[in-house]
Formats: sequence, structure tokens, C-alpha cells
Amino acid sequence: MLGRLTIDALPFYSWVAMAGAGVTVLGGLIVVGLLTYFKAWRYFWTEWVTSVDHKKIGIMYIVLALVMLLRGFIDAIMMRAQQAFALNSEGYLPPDHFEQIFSSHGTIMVFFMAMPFLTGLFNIVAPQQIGARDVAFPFLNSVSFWLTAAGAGLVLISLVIGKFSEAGWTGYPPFSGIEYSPGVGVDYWIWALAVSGVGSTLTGINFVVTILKKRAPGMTLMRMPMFSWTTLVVSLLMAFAFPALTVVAIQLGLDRYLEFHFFTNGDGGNMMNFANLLWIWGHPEVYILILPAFGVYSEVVATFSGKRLFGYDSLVYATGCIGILSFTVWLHHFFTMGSSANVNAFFGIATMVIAVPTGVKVFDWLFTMYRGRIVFHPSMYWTIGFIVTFVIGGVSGVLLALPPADYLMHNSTFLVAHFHNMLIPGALFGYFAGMNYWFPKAFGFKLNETWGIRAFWFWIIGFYLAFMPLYVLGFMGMVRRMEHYNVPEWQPYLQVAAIGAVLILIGIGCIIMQLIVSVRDRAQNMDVTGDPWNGRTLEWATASPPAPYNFAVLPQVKDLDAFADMKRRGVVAAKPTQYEDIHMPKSTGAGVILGGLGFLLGFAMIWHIYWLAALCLVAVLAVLIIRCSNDDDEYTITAAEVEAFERTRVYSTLTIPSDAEVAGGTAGKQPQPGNI
Ligand code: HEA
Ligand code: HEM
Ligand SMILES: [Cu+2]
Repeated sequence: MLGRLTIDALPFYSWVAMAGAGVTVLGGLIVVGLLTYFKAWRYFWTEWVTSVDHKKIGIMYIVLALVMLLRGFIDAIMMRAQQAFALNSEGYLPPDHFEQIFSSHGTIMVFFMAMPFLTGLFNIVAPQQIGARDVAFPFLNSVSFWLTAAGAGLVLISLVIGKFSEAGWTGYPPFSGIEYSPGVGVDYWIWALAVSGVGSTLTGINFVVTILKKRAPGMTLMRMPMFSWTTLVVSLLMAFAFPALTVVAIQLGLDRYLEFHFFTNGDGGNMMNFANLLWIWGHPEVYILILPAFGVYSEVVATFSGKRLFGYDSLVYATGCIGILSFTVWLHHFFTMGSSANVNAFFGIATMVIAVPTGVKVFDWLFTMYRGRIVFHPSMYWTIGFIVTFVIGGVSGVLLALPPADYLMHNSTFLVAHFHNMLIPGALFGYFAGMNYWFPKAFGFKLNETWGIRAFWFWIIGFYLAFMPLYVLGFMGMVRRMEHYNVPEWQPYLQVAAIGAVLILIGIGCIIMQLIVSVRDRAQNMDVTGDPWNGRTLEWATASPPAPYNFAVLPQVKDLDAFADMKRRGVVAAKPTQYEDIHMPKSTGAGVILGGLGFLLGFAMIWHIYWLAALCLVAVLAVLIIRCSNDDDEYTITAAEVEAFERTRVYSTLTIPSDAEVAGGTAGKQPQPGNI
């Protein structure tokens, strides 16, 4: 009846696992308790869970990302604690538990922290930046979110019922095959990826269509803000790369469930097919993670330097080049796995070529700041911290791209340092910069700057302490994924790394404080005009938070930096004389139901409860048919309602000086630190 699910699935075997399960269950109970205490269930359901409004979906993505950041970080600090003390001893984590921890850390951070964070930013910002009222397929957007949440739910529940994979975030066979990993762990990994991977593919398709089809009149592609450009390129990458992941996960599943032998060396299979398919997704994936951050830095650096972005065209072309090249380098992840020297050379050179467009970007940001009137907002701190630190990580990547050098450094902690160097000060700092920058747009009040700057300093110093020692340890011969060791010379470095992780923990604490203090003081930090930073792009033309329809009248775009151009021409405060009825999509529970069914389907398959899995599939089909036969999926906001809202709106009166005025120091009304 319940497949292989028995009472033994509960983690009674180890106190560490019990504590983890306890924290997870407690977290869930606290959420349920708070919703009940504040009688907020109905509000939660109608305003959030069933919403198809891109802005609300975006906020839910980011909440999911922040929760998963905490969960992924707990794993990280547990590993740092283990390695700091596990010299000549077992430490407090047995090997199989340590393996689960790095596997769940990597999986969570990439799929359920970084992916939701960037998708959340896309959702909140991109439609407004291109002057649209919503995404192309709002219902699909809700489905994507709930599929992502379902995947995250599967990883979370693996801590309570059963175990997570021990095969690393990349799940290479033969270790992830049924012979070496007979438990449910790898199945959790497969189903979490498969379910959320479908969500990401759909997001990609949705945003490609949104950006190609829903731009405001006059917004040609070359007038589109940089963040929207990165949204477009990343969405294309998602739409093309994620199917490879879904396929490889399903193939591994077929190997495990039905003995297909795609990846076993017996019976005609070959594990190299797995490595190839995984990295055909995996390398574009790292650019999926970093390009949105590049988009954020581009917006932030222009706004807070008070200048037009330097080299806009070159940034667009560089983004496109990186997108295309990202599909041509995947083999650099397994130079050591038997390709010929010529093949390795080809992929090594292709990899190094990516440094060129990336370097172009770095110089464009620097030149944007050059002679700008820089406002030291927290977003700008994250950006400057990124530029300096990212270059170090990029150059370490170029070193790894040399096959002979990679033979020495592959799978060493040098590699671990490289990729955290790209993922933390590269991607994550960008998401934080974006959060600080667009928070007032989403909520109508600004984030506290003092706590924001504190968070930055703890994160960046913590980062250097936690990861620079790993470069050295790599040269000293330490390999990745070690749960204990017997080389005394390594220990001091690992202890410094542990101190770094503690500083990052304080940095996370500062971000939580920043949120708490900002909510407490929101009355003093209201964003009344919708344009708190003297913005240049169209999202600052809407109210903060925007009305459900974003724009009462679709903006006419005449230049790059459309909002700056409007401010210069003095058309911002001119209220339209005539409004029209606006049709918006209705909320629907179908998205969350499909997500829930995705979760249940995954859970049933993991535990071999096949009747439940079949039932879920039938239910998915039924929900889709019912939803597709429903033509009553829109509601109308009447012209009078639109007018009533717009009449109360206060418009921005800031002016945008020319670049020459900024450079010459004669710029007029500009926000300054402290009064923004
Ligand atoms: C956001 C994530 C991200 C990003 C952006 C990158 C960017 C790059 N990565 Fe990295 N990488 C990862 C995440 C990322 N990587 C992960 C997660 C893994 C390992 C996964 C695993 O095994 O678990 C990995 C692994 C990895 C390997 C495999 C190593 C191995 O397994 O042995 C290699 C090898 O070539 C590599 C190279 C590069 C290069 C050349 C870049 C370039 O794009 C960097 C370009 C940037 C710069 C160079 C800096 C700016 C440029 C200038 C200022 C111009 C001047 C510079 C020069 C002329 C050098 N990476
Ligand atoms: C916040 C601070 C972080 C710390 C202290 C940290 C620490 C660690 C440690 C100790 C490991 C294991 C290294 C080893 O194999 O020896 C690891 C692995 C990994 N981390 Fe992090 N990490 C952090 C953040 C992140 C973030 C933000 C991401 C992604 C966005 C990330 C992605 C990964 C991945 C993909 C792995 C590889 C997992 C595997 O080997 O299967 N980490 N991290
Ligand atoms: Cu790569």
C-alpha cells in the first residue's frame, strides 16, 4: 500500500538528523501557527497563493529563495564545523551524513535559492521595465512557481522522511545508480530536479514570449534596459538548457526504476552520456545564475552614478555572446575523463574566450562609475564588492580552463573556491543588490541602509576568510568533499574558513535585521513617488507598489533609458486625460493544485507508491482539462477605478542631469546619501 515507506524512514538513527528534522517540522508549524493566529488563511489564499500577478509571484519566489538560503547555509556551516575539527578523527558527522549535506547544500543553493531569487527578480522587474501589464502567460507563471516550490518541498521533506542523496549536486552514476545508492536519496534528488526543472523551462518560455511580444510601443530591442536584456538571454538559456537536465534526470530514473542501463557500463550503457548531458545543462546554468546579476549591476551602477550606462551596445552584445558561448564549453567540467588532447584544447580555448565579453562588461561598469556622482547606497556596495572579487574568481576559472592545469586542480578545493567565488560575490551579491534596489517598488517603502551596509561588510569579509584559504588548500592537495583528513598543515586554513562562515552567518543576521527594522520604520521610509533613486528605466514610472495593471496608459518609448528621457522632456507628471477599461487575468487555484500534485507525484514515485502516482497523473490531466475549458479567466478594472487610483498618485519631480553636467559637477537636483 505505501510502497517502501515505513516507520523506519523517520530519522531516529542519529541525533543530528533528528535535530534537522525537528527544525524543519518546527519551521512549518510556526508558519501554520502564525497564519492561524493572525487569521490570515483567507488573505494568504486569495491574495498570494492563487494570485497570477507577476509582482506577487515574484515576491513569493524571493521569500522561497531567502528561506532556502537559510536552509542551505545551515548545511554549509555544518560542513565548515566538521572540517575545522575533523583532523585525525571522525568529527561529529559520519561519512554518509556529510555526503548528504554537501549534496543537499549544492542542490538547494543552485536550484532552490539562486533560481527562485533570479526568477523572482525577473517577475517583479522585467514586465514593468518593458512597459507591460503582466507576463505573456500569467497562469503558466503561477504553475512555474508552484512547481519550483514543489521541488523545494521535496528536498525539505527528505530531511524528515527518508534521506537525501549522497551523490553530490551533480549526481554522477555509477554512484547514483541503484547498485551503489539503493535508498531513496537519489530519487529525492531526481524528482526535485525533474519537477522544478519543468517549472524553469516554462518560466523561460514565458519570459521569452513576454519580452519579444509585450514591449511598450516604441521600445525596440536596442532600447530595452540591460536587466530586461539579461532576462531575455537567460530565459532563452533556460528554455534550451533545462530540457537536457529534465531528460538526464528521467534517464537516470529509468536506469534506477526499470534497469534501462543508459548510464551503466554493462549492457551497452555509458556513464559519459550522463556527464555530457548534465553539463550541457550545467554550464549554461552557471550563466543563468550570473547573467541576471550582471543585469542588476548594470541598472544599479547607472542609477547610482547618475549617468547613462557606458557602452550599452557592447553590454548587449557581450550578454548575447556569453549566452551563445555558454553552450560550447561544457566539456571543461571533465577534462580529466578521457577526451583526447585536441578535444580538451578546443573546449579549453572556447572557455577562455568567455573571459573576453565578461571583461568587456567589467570595464563598462567601471567606465560608468568614472566621473559619475556616486551615491553609496547598499546596492552600490554590493556592486563594487562584486567587481573586485568577481575578477579574482573569473581568473581562477581561466586557470582551470587550461587542461594541463586542470589535471592538477580538478575536484580540489581550488575548484570549490572558484565556484563559490563566482556564485557568492558574483550571483548572490547581485541578487542582494537587486533586492535593495527594487524593494521599494515591490512594497512601497525603502530598506534600512545602515543594516544593509553592515550586511555587506560581514558578507564580503566573511567571504574572503571562508574561501581564499580554499585556493591555498587546493594547491596543498586537499580534494573536495572530504569529511575528515590526516594532514595537520590543512587544519589552520580550514579553521579560518570556519571563522569566515561565522561572519557570513552574522551577515545573514544583518539582512534579517534589515528587513525587521525596515518594516518597523516603514512610515519614515515611504516611497511616495514611485521613483526613490531618480531611476532611468520604466519600472520607476509606476506607483510603489504598482497597481495590478502597472501602467494606466501604456508608455510611449522614444529613447534608451525611457523614464530618464521622459523626465528630461517633462512629461512624467502630466496625468492622462482619458482612461480605458483594463482586462486583467483572474486569480486561480489551478497553479497551486498542479504544484501540489507535482509534489505528491514525486513523493509517490520516490517511495514506490505507484497507485498514488497514477492517481496524481490522472488528476493533473483533469485539472488541465478543467482549466483549459474555462473561458471566464479575466476581470475588468473599469476606467473609473483606474482614474480613481491614478488621481491619488504623486508623480516624481526629480530631474535627470546630462552626463556632462554630472562629470562637470554642475548637476542639479540629485538624491544624495542620507536623503534618498
Ligand atoms: C556563476 C557561476 C559561475 C561562473 C560565472 C563561472 C565562470 C567561469 N568558469 Fe566556472 N564553475 C562554476 C561556476 C561558475 N563559473 C561551478 C559551479 C563549477 C563547478 C561545478 C562542480 O564541479 O561542482 C565551475 C567549474 C569550472 C571549471 C571546471 C573545473 C573542474 O571541474 O576541474 C572550469 C574550467 O574551465 C571553469 C571555468 C570558468 C571560466 C573560464 C569562467 C569565466 O566565465 C570567467 C570569466 C570572467 C573573468 C575572467 C573575469 C573578468 C574578466 C576580465 C577583467 C578581463 C581580463 C581577464 C583575462 C584576460 C583573464 N569553471
Ligand atoms: C554562504 C556561504 C557558503 C558556504 C560557507 C559554503 C560552503 C560550502 C562547502 C563547505 C562546500 C563543500 C566543499 C567540499 O566539497 O569540500 C560547499 C559545496 C557547494 N556549494 Fe557552497 N557554501 C556557501 C554558499 C553557496 C552558495 C550561495 C551556492 C550557490 C549558489 C553554493 C553552491 C555550492 C555547490 C554547488 C557545492 C558543491 C556541492 C557538491 O560537491 O556536490 N554554496 N559549499
Ligand atoms: Cu562550466
